[in-house]
This record gives sequence, C-alpha cells and structure tokens, in this order.
Amino acid sequence: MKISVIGCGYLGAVHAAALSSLGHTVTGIDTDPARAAQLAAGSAPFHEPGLEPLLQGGLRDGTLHFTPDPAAAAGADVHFLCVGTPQEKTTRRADLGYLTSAVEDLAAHLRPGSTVVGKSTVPAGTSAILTRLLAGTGADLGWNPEFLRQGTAVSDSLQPDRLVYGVPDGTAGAQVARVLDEVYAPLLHDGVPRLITGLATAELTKSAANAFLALKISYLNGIAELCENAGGDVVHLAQALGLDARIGPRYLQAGAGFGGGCLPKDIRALQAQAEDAGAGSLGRLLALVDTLNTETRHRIHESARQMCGGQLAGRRITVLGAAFKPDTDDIRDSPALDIALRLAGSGAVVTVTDPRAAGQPWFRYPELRFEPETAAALRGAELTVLLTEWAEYLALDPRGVSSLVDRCAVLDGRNALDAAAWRAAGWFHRGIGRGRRAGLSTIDAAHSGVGS
Ligand SMILES: NC(=O)c1ccc[n+]([C@@H]2O[C@H](COP(=O)([O-])OP(=O)(O)OC[C@H]3O[C@@H](n4cnc5c(N)ncnc54)[C@H](O)[C@@H]3O)[C@@H](O)[C@H]2O)c1
Ligand SMILES: O=c1ccn([C@@H]2O[C@H](COP(=O)(O)OP(=O)(O)O[C@H]3O[C@H](CO)[C@@H](O)[C@H](O)[C@H]3O)[C@@H](O)[C@H]2O)c(=O)[nH]1
Repeated sequence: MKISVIGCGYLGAVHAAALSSLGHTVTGIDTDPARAAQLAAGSAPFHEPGLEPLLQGGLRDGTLHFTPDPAAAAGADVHFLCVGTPQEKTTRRADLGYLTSAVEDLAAHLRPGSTVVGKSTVPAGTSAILTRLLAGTGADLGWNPEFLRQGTAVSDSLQPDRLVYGVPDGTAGAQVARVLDEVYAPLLHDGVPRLITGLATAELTKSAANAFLALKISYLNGIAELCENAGGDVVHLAQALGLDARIGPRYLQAGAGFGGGCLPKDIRALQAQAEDAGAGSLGRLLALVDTLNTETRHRIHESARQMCGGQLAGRRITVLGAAFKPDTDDIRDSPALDIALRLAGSGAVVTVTDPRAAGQPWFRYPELRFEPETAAALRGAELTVLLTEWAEYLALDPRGVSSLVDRCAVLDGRNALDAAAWRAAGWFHRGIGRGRRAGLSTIDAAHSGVGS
C-alpha cells in the first residue's frame, strides 16, 4: 500500500520505518526540514535502539522516503497522523493545534476513498472534530492508538500486544477496518489480537492505559513512602505483589517515578476530560496520581539533603542519568532532570551524566554541569544519586569507582543497584522505600573515597 506518515518524531519516525519493513511504500512528512533531512539520510534524530537499521533498510529498498513537503501525501491510500499533542501551556488539556493544522494541510491532498488514521494520543471527541475538517474530501477517518514505549519502540511496533481500531459507524467503519487489516496483515498473520471499537472508545483506551500504568507506579511510590516510615522494604513487597497473577510484576518499580513525553501529560489530559465530562471522582484520582509522582521527586531531594547532613548548599552531587528512562535520550519531563534541578536549586553543585543525552540543549540549564563521561562526572562527588537505571550504571564496579569520589555515599533513586555489593565495597547505600529513614549527617558517616 502507499502510506503517508504525518509527523516523524518518536512515534512517527518509528511507525514509518516499521510500515516500510512490513512491505508498504511509505512517505514520512515532517514540517521540521532538518528532521526530515536527517531521516532521509538514514540517521535517527534521537536514540532509539534498532531504528537506524530499519530506516536504512527502507531507504535502500526505495520503500521509505522523508520530506517536509505536505503535498507529498497526495496519492497515498492511507495517511497516519502522528503529530504531537502536548499539554496546553496554561491548562491540563491536550493541545490539539498540531493535529488540526496537519489535517487542514492534508485535506487539500486527499483523494476520495482514501483513509486518514489518527495515532496520536487524544481526548475522546477529537475524531469528531477532525471528521468535520475532512468533510467534502471523501476520505474516511479511523483511530488506531499507538502503545509503543521509547527504548523498545521498534519491537513494540512490530510485535505489539494488541491493535485497536476505532472506526466510525456503518459502511465507512467496515471500510476503515478492512484498510487497517491490509496495513497490518503481517502482524495479524503472526496472531496479534485486534479489537474493533467505536472512535471514542479507541481514543479513550490509549489514555486509560497510560493512566493505569501511572497509577500503578504512583501507588507503589506511595507504598514506598509507607515502607520508609513503617519499616518495610518496597522491593520485596513488590515482588510479593507481582507474583499475584491478578496484579502482575510490571510497573511496580518504586523510585523516582514516571516522566517522559507521555504519562505525565496524558494523565493530566485525562483528568481535564474527566472533569469536563462530569466524572469528577476519576479526575480527583488522576490529580492524586500526579501529586504522588511530584511528591516522589520531592522525597528523593529530601533524602539527598538528609544524606548530606541536612545541608545541600555547596555539596558536590553527581546525578547518574538524565533521560526519563534508560535506552532513550529523551529528557522531556524527566524525573532525573527535575530532581537534579531541585538539588541545584538548594545550592548543591550538581554534575549530571548520561550515556546518550549529551546532545540535549544543556545550555538551557546553566545551573547544572553536564559531563558525558561517567568517571569524570563521579570525580570528587560527595553524594552519587542514581536516577536513570542505564545498564552501564548498574554494571559499575563499586570498588573501582570508590577511588573517584570524595565520599562513598549513593542514593539509589531507582532501587536498581546491587545494594549488598555496594555496601560490601564500603559504600553507604540508600534506596527508596527500603526501611526506616537513616539519621542525619550520614554523608559524614559514609566512608571516604580512597582518593579523598
Ligand atoms: N513518544 C512515544 O513513545 C509515543 C508513543 C505512543 C503515542 N505517542 C503520541 O504520539 C504523538 C506524537 O508524539 P511524539 O513523542 O512522537 O512527538 P514528537 O514531538 O517527538 O513528534 C512530533 C513531530 O510532528 C512534527 N509536526 C508537527 N506538526 C506537523 C505537521 N503539521 N505536519 C507534519 N509534521 C508535523 C514535529 O516537527 C515533530 O517532529 C503524541 O500524541 C504522543 O502522545 C507517543
Ligand atoms: O515500574 C516502573 C515502570 C516505569 N517507570 C517510569 O515510568 C515512565 C514511563 O515508562 P515507560 O512506560 O516504559 O515509557 P514510555 O515510553 O513513556 O511509554 C509509555 O507512554 C507511551 C506514550 O503514550 C505509551 O505508548 C506506552 O505504552 C507507555 O508505556 C518512565 O519514567 C519510567 O522510569 C517507573 O517509575 N516504574
């Protein structure tokens, strides 16, 4: 099939490359000419494992193209809408401006009988707005929300847990479902389940899924606080919960909480929708999930303060990780970045390191020093705070790095380090929700690094 993908960011670039690998001829359109040119040269504009080989394969075979020209959508059978739906600047709602403007541009290039499919995350009712913008084009509209995660986006796209098609009523709906079945034929052949729903249900399914994940994480972070105050260990507790088949083991990792370009903005947009639609209790629940997440960041800041003897001013702190999760360079609403800024705001001298985020605009954060090399970042640290659990940080040899730091004190903000190994190497190690809070002045009690 001939397919256009409109918006080639974290979602669209992967979707375009994945569709070309499924045998379609795909044109990716992005209004950012630099992004379109980079993709056309076979280079991913962000770190996403497995994306570049997929891009280069499609470009080499001539089944994948990228351009900033909206007119290049003309002639395609299917058009996927993958533009951003960020939080509005002054409200909690999703800003649908990129989407409406993309559809207005697209309308001029549609041929009757073609299909427009939304993939962006949107509030219920968005399809109805876009259907009005498409009136007179002869195109049908469907909604096929995307559930990929950054860091595993390629495999999530090619082996998704499920496909959801939101379709309009009547013959148009049957036609949209037929078209999507053709788009995803190889995945359906592999047995991926697909559900056909109404448009509003498909729109809501995506927001409800993200909100549920956020709720699970915040719940565990709330339990982590309780463990800290009451003397439990949230890691063991989560293992015990996860073995209950009704709960499952995933998204139970307590720590610095959720961030990124999706979960935070999506729970806020769902909260706004719930309030607008008279589902006030759901709105309050989602507001609380958001508050718990913010409090989690605050508690890590306070733990760092405690580990520094109650005073952060002038303390040299190294933050391991800047991305909102490992295997991505994305720092949008990153807990690691937020906590680093809070520490700097309290007067600490903060060095941030991350294996992939060196290309981010660090000049916007003059209060932080970014150092791409882990060893250089650790040199002279009085406190080390792990906030993004990159594999390279989990593989650090605590004995080896103790000679770099001034104080062997580590705050494991993701409960991801081998606490026993770090303690055995002479480090003062503290996790999140793992027993009662330690007393003050712990940094002074921590072993001095060999080099200090
Ligand atoms: N990031 C993810 O992992 C992910 C996963 C599933 C769903 N989503 C949803 O997908 C949507 C996109 O998210 P993203 O993270 O890829 O955003 P992004 O900001 O990385 O990408 C959006 C892209 O759209 C381009 N764009 C804006 N207006 C355009 C137009 N009129 N025509 C063509 N291109 C245009 C921008 O230049 C940008 O490159 C959001 O609704 C998001 O919630 C994201
Ligand atoms: O047990 C856990 C699991 C995750 N996180 C954090 O939660 C955030 C989100 O993680 P993840 O869901 O893996 O990443 P995203 O790429 O943001 O993916 C989410 O958002 C996407 C965009 O909407 C959806 O498509 C995905 O299905 C949904 O998982 C990150 O900050 C993680 O560190 C935790 O704190 N504890």
